[in-house]
Amino acid sequence: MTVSQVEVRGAVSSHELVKVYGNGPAAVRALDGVSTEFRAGELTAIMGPSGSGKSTLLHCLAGLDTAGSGTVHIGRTELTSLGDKALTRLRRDRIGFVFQSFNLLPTLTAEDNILLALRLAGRTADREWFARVVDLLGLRDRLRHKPSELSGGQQQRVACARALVGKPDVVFADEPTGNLDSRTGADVLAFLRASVSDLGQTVVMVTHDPIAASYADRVVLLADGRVAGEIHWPTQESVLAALSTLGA
Ligand SMILES: Nc1ncnc2c1ncn2[C@@H]1O[C@H](COP(=O)(O)OP(=O)(O)OP(=O)(O)O)[C@@H](O)[C@H]1O
Repeated sequence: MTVSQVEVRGAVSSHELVKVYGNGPAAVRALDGVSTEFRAGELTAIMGPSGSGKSTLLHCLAGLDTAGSGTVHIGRTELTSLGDKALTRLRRDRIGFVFQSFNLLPTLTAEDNILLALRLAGRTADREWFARVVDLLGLRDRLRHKPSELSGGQQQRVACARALVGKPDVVFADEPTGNLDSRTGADVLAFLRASVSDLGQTVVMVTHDPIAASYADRVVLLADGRVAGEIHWPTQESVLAALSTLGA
C-alpha cells in the first residue's frame, strides 16, 4: 500500500515520525521513525514499556507537540505542515481529547463543560447528537452538577461527552482510566467502546492496562520509540504475552 492510500483511508496516520528531546550526548530519541495508521471507526490502543514513546506519539498525532521530522495526517490534512492558527482550529474542530486527570472547569456545570469548546468556536450543538452522547454516557440526570459534585467516573464520562459532542474525526485518550478504580474504569472503557461501535467514532488511546487494551479493536506496540508490532482483537492474555516479550 502506498502512503497516499494510507492517508485517504486512515483517520490518522504518521510517516517516519521522529522526536528528539534535548541535544548532544543527553539527547533522547523518543520517537525513532514511527509509521503507523489508525483506522476510522476503530478503537486502537497504544501500548509499550515505560519510556517507549506512547505519550509523545499521542501528543504529536494530536498536534499538542511537534515532531522533529516526519508527517502526521488527520484524514487528508497534513497536520505537520499547518501554522499555529490552523493547527489550533484543527484541534478545536476535528479532534477530541480525554486526559487522565479529566481537566474539567470546576465552576461550570457538566452541560456547560461539555458544550464550552463548541460555544467558544461559535458552533451550536446538534441537539440530537448531544442527547445521544449524553444518554450513551448515562449523564442525563447529572448535567446540572458541577465537577466537585460528581464522582471520578462521572467526571471522566463528562470529559468523554465533551470530546465527542463536536463529532470529531478522532478522539485521543491518554490513560483515560489511570485515575479510576477498576469498576468505574470499566464503565469509561465500555463508553469509549460504545462510542466507536454505536456512534461510529474513532478513538486512539494510550494505556498501560491490558484490561483496557482488551476493549480495543487493535493494539499498536511501541518499544524504544519504534513500532514493535500490533495485535488484532486483543485479549488480556495476548497483550500480556506481547508486552512481556518487549520487557514491559
Ligand atoms: N519533555 C521531555 N524532555 C526530555 N525527555 C522527555 C520529555 N518527554 C519525554 N521524554 C523522554 O522521551 C521518552 C519517551 O517518553 P514518553 O513519555 O513518550 O514515554 P511513555 O511510553 O509514554 O512512558 P510512560 O509509560 O512511562 O508514561 C522517555 O525516555 C522520556 O524520558
